[in-house]
Parts: sequence; structure tokens; C-alpha cells
Amino acid sequence: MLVVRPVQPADLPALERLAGSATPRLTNLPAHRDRLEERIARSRQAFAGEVDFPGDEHYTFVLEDRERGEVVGTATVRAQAGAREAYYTYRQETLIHASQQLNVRREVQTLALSHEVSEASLLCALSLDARYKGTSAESLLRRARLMFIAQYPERFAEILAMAFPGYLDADGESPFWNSVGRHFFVRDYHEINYLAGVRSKSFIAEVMPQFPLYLALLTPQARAAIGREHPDHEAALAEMLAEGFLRSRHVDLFDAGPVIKGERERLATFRCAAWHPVRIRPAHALPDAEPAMVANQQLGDFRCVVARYALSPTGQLILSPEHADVLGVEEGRAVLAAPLALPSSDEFDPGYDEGEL
Ligand SMILES: NC(=[NH2+])NCCC[C@H](N)C(=O)O
Repeated sequence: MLVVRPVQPADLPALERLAGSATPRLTNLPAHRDRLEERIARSRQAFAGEVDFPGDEHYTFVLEDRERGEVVGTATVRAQAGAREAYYTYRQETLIHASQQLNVRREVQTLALSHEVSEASLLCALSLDARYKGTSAESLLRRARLMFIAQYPERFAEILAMAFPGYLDADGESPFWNSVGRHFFVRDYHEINYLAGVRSKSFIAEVMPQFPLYLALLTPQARAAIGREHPDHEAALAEMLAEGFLRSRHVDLFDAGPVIKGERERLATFRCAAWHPVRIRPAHALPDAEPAMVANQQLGDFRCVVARYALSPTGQLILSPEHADVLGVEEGRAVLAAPLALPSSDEFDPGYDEGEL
């Protein structure tokens, strides 16, 4: 059985392993023991704290395979992307350069340094053991965070954001970095990615160019990478777009990977999530039903599993004793459930466009 729960100190070796195997390596999950230890401590503080509004809390979750007795994935929510230090992105802008005298009018695309995403809650630092890629475990790990946010809305912002790793070519080079950042940092993309994770980010403000970049002056390869995700993250991005997130004007500073945003009340998981009292029946007596994410309501002992969305005629969610045990719920207690399947993008209209975000 797979379960998502808050990270514990004993998970450190697993986090180190997951940080080391993420492709590409993630700034938000550096393979650095001290940083990971801090992350665990910080997460425990966030889950234990009394919080009335989003701040500097980082909530880190792990995915545990109970049969194997192994932690096989991790993911984090930062309550406010730029709580202590600003969260940096490039914002795509259009300028009109016109001259009546010469009878020219050109739309000019630029990228401007922005801190706008700082206010959003950030879903980040997801790494999953390769054996589970493309399975429901991956959806569970990615979306259990939404089940948590749905229960504790006061702890998070109305807008959720996610930054996807940007496009790297077959040699693992970032064409955007090579055309932009490299001129200022004189460092390789992977080196800078690691440094941004283990050091304070103030070096970004100090060294990155302060003026907007004109796209026309970048290499064609760099231009083509703007808003394009890393090939290994295509499926993940598609899933989050189906969830109701939208591509925004923002892209990553280093590799131009896409930043997506979602107004939380418009996301499928929030719209579909419902509370049900629990009824416990032996696994073989469970009616057939579609899979759902099912979460308990125990902040520091949060648990989220995939179970059948089997409802009794009176609206109770019928759980096996094993699932009830992992969730730590008795008969009659309430759990939050949401279908694992997402509406296909053509039938789901979130009812707003990127302009409003
Ligand atoms: N690809 C990267 N490592 N980007 C890190 C850039 C900074 C990031 N948006 C932040 O402010 O935390």
C-alpha cells in the first residue's frame, strides 16, 4: 500500500537518495545532507505550528511503499514562494516600438525580472523513484498536497504555483542558460542550479542582469526553450494542466522552464473533494468503484492513500480495515475524498484565462 505522510527525521537517507536521482537535479531539493536535515526540521515545525496565514512554512511530504517498507518519493509545499527571499522569475512582456516618421511598428518581446510569484504557494521539490513513474503513485504524490491544502486553506495562498524544470538538449545543456545566465555567472547550468539550492539566493539579485532581455537578441535555441518543459516532465505538466492550472507569463530565470498557476478554488481536486463519514468493511466485501485519493484530517499525522471511492447509499465511504488503519480513522470519523481521475482537458473549462492571474 502507498501512503503520503509528513517527512520524519528517519527519512533523511531516503531524501538524499531521491535528491540525487531527480532528473534534472532540483534547486529546491539539493543533494546536500545538511540542507535536507534542515528541511526535515523545518517541515516538522510547520506541521506542528499554529498558523493563521501563509508565511515561511515548508511542508515536506514523503510517499511510502508500506509493503517494501521504503520511502520512494517526496514533494514539498512552500506556503509562500517568496516569504524570506523574493521568488525570482522572468515575466514575458510585449512592448510596442513604433516610429511614425519611419512608418514602422514592431511588437517586441522581452523578459523582465519579476517577484510577482512570491505571494503564491509553491508546489515544488518533487522526486519519485523511477520504478513508480507513470503510475497512480505519481499522481498521489503530486496531488496529495492539494488534499492537504484543501483541509488547511488558512495556511496557504489563494493562488498556487509550480515551476517545471526547463528544456535541456540531448547533451544535458540548457540553451537558455547558455544564451543568458552563463554570460553573467560564468558557470555551468548544473553548477548554478546546485548553488541556488544550497546557498542564499541573494547572488541572483546581485549577478543576474537587471534590465529586460530582448528576445530578438537571444539565440534561436534559447528563444525556442522559453516556456518549454524538460522532456521528462511533459506528463507531469499535462496532469497539472488537466487539474486546472494554467500556463502563466512567468518562466524560470535559469532555464526558462514554464511556471504554471492555479486559483485554488478552480482546481479539480478542490472542486471535487468531499467529506464522508467512514464505514469499515473487509476488503473482499468492498463494492467496485473508481479510485480516489482519501485523506485523514490530522494535521501532523496527515495521511493520504489511494482507495476505491465506494460510497454506501447513505454517503459513507467504505474503507478496508487496512486503509482505515493507515489513515488512523475509526468508523464514523470523516475523511476527505477526491477522484483520482482528472477531467480530460476538453471537457474541463476552468472558466478563466491567464490574464486574470
Ligand atoms: N532553475 C533554477 N534553479 N531556477 C532557480 C531560479 C530561482 C527560483 N525561481 C527561486 O527564486 O527560487
